[in-house]
Amino acid sequence: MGWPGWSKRSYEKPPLPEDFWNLTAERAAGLLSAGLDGLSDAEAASRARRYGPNDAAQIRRAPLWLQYIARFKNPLVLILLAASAVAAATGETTSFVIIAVVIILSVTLDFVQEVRAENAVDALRKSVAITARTRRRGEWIEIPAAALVPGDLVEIKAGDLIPADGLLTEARDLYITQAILTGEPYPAEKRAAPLPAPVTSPGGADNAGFLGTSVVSGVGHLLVCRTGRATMLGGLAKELGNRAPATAFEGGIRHFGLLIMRLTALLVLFVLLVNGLLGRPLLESFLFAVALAVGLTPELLPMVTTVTLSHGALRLARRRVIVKHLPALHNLGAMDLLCTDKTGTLTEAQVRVERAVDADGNPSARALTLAWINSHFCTGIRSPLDAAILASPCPSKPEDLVKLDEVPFDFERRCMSILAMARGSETTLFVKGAPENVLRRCSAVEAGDGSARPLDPALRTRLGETFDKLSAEGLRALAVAYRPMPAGHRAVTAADETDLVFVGFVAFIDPPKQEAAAIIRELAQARVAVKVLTGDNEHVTRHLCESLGLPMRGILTGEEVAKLTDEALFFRAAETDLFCRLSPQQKTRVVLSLRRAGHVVGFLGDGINDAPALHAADIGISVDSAADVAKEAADLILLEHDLEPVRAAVEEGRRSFENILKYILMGTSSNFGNMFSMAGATLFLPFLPMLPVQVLVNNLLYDFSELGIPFDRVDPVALTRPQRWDMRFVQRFMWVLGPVSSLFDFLTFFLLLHLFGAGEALFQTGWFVESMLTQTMVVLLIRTRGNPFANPPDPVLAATVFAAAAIALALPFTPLGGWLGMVALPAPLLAAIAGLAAVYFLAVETVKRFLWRRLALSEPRPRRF
Ligand SMILES: Nc1ncnc2c1ncn2[C@@H]1O[C@H](COP(=O)(O)OP(=O)(O)OP(=O)(O)O)[C@@H](O)[C@H]1O
Ligand SMILES: [Mg+2]
Repeated sequence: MGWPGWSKRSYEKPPLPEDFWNLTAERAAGLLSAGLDGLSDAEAASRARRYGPNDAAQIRRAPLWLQYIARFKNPLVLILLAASAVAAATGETTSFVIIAVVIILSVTLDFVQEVRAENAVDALRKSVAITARTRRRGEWIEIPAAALVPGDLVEIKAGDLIPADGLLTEARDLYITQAILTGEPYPAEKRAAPLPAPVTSPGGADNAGFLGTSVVSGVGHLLVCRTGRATMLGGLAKELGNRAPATAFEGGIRHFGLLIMRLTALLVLFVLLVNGLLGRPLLESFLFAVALAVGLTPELLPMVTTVTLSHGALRLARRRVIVKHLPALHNLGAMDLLCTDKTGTLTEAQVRVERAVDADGNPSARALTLAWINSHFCTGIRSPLDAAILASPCPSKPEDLVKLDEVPFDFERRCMSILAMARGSETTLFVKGAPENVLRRCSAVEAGDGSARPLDPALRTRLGETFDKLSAEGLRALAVAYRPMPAGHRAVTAADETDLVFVGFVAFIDPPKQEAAAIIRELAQARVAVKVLTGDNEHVTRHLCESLGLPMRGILTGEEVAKLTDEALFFRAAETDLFCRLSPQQKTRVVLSLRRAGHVVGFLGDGINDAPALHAADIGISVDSAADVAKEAADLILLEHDLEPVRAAVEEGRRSFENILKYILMGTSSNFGNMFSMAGATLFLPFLPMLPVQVLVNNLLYDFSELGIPFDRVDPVALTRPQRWDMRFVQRFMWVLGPVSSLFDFLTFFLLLHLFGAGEALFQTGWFVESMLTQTMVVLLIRTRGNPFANPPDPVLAATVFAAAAIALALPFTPLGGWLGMVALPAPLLAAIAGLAAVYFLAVETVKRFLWRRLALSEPRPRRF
């Protein structure tokens, strides 16, 4: 675990007033001692030191040595050190030295593992970090957005997240959504001109862009004025605290930690009380009790969790998936429903124009020309459809057309318009968009000879038929229309998109991705159902699914979703696999509704329109080439837009879950049983069952034996279904296996006392060896749900387990053992311990299988497939 905010070194604030948007860009640049042409590298570096990184959360890590020291802040460790120091003062230096060494060893072990894991994951995360196009030493270069400093000049365009707070020095058709700051859902138009009158809030600052807001359309240049924590969003992040909500698994682990803590407190109090009543030496009893507490604490849990997850993340990186947020792997392991978009996932995303037709379905060069004009002048979000139009030859490229204005595309209107003027001052609005949306705005149709006839109901039906025919062929279609505008008209809004003259359809082909079907079937077998959520229309989507052979049940369109209450949607969504013509908000609604039904929902998408749903899902999955907003909202970034890496990621999530669960089950069963017996033994023994230092060494060795768990193989069966945290199961495991372990401990006690007549040292040594052997070997049993020989452990784990056991066996025969108060064990005793251990293993194995079988039987049936 890091220590966020441990060092609170504060950075300077740029020399600008709070309401910097009331300045002109030139004045702000002057105050920042920067020109309007960017910075030099040296200047940028010195500013980075002065103003800090451009990171709103700014969870800075303390230097390594400080982080290391901070590990000793654990109260148990402190109590232990203090108590042993007191012991040292009274002459028991040995135990103090041993305790100190053991503590340093275990903290170091933990620390090194965790830091290495964290560094590896940080490097991965950086590889998909958001970048900004910045002017440095007079050139435009791409740098990580985190490296921006006040005075930098950055280029922004549709789909970008604004990378810092700043003033616009240039803006063309620039629309920015500032909902994250102002709550206002509609984009604001921004200009590179001083405000007519000063405003107090950033909401009214039409000449400024703010970190975290997103560009809907247009392009611009931004003079960076404030970065990182000094930004508006940085201020909010400070107020809100910047912790991601805990996953169900994290919550479960916390719950588990509390349970253990309560048990520990009880046990410690019990030991203290008994020892006090029996009049034992106070300091030693106290040390023993604290050592017990240390033994019980699952202190490796944070390390095991981090190392397991980062190991999973590294394995995934090899499959070209980057985990941005480690705990998301938990959710991935629990995911039972994947919502995905269509383009790129189910199709090859190689969109090209197949043909352009007029109202009657005859080839139309004019429709393609108009579409080309529209795409050519578009500065907003360029969709693959635009790219396809521009890639196909334009039948008659207009030479002297001048663009006047643009109404950018949005996913509610589903169309976009360009206002342009030809030489003869003839001004036209060129519109293209989803057929239903464009046709609704048309009142006439252009005939082959260029004349317009009114769009009567009969004609409307014909157009509908032409469109249906295209869709039935699996072609996506855009409608193209225009509107003659009065000369002198220079600006347009969405309200001008009316009274249009329909010209034709441009039809696109995007070949289905054949592998997708097989992967969806594999996902279904692994009990992850797939639903398609798209903004495209139902005919094309259904055609696509049919051609892939996907058994999709039910279909809901955005129009239908809009009419459903949340409750109705809750039921309808469960039985629907295809959702078409959804707006971004509707995608979110569907995701939330599915989550409400108890599913752990993943959402895969790459567009600006997918960002809200990516946020709403349990796991947001996006691709490296996606719009910034989508990438930012995602927990997982695919380097290739495909389903196969998602399948691999699901498996990795389940693997991580299983390995962490192993550690927890081991801790709760054998370890807990041991400490429990230890506490019980103080009741009837005339001496301590184990010396405090022995308890600590025992615990250290046990921890060591478990170091290999994060790398361990898991049972194939664990990968076949979603993994959910089940506290009841963990508790049952504990209450059944713990006592089994204690039973054998008490048998050992009996053996030692009555058969071998053991005195204090022999008893403690004998039990040290027995408990170490059983605990470490049980690691090998519990690590699998079935026969441990059928699924052998990872070599690393096998090595750590056998090494720990061997050290425990050898220790009593070494000088170090003598130092720890141990004596050599006679051969018959060793044999007896071995025999007892063998029976114990059989018992644990039987009980373990019984518990897992019970769980499998009691598991709720999956809802689908
Ligand atoms: N550049 C554009 N110009 C005009 N209309 C467009 C443009 N881009 C998209 N549309 C219309 O908006 C609809 C929804 O967009 P799109 O298909 O990209 O949604 P989506 O939900 O991202 O789909 P997918 O699931 O395939 O990723 C399209 O079917 C099309 O009709
Ligand atoms: Mg999309």
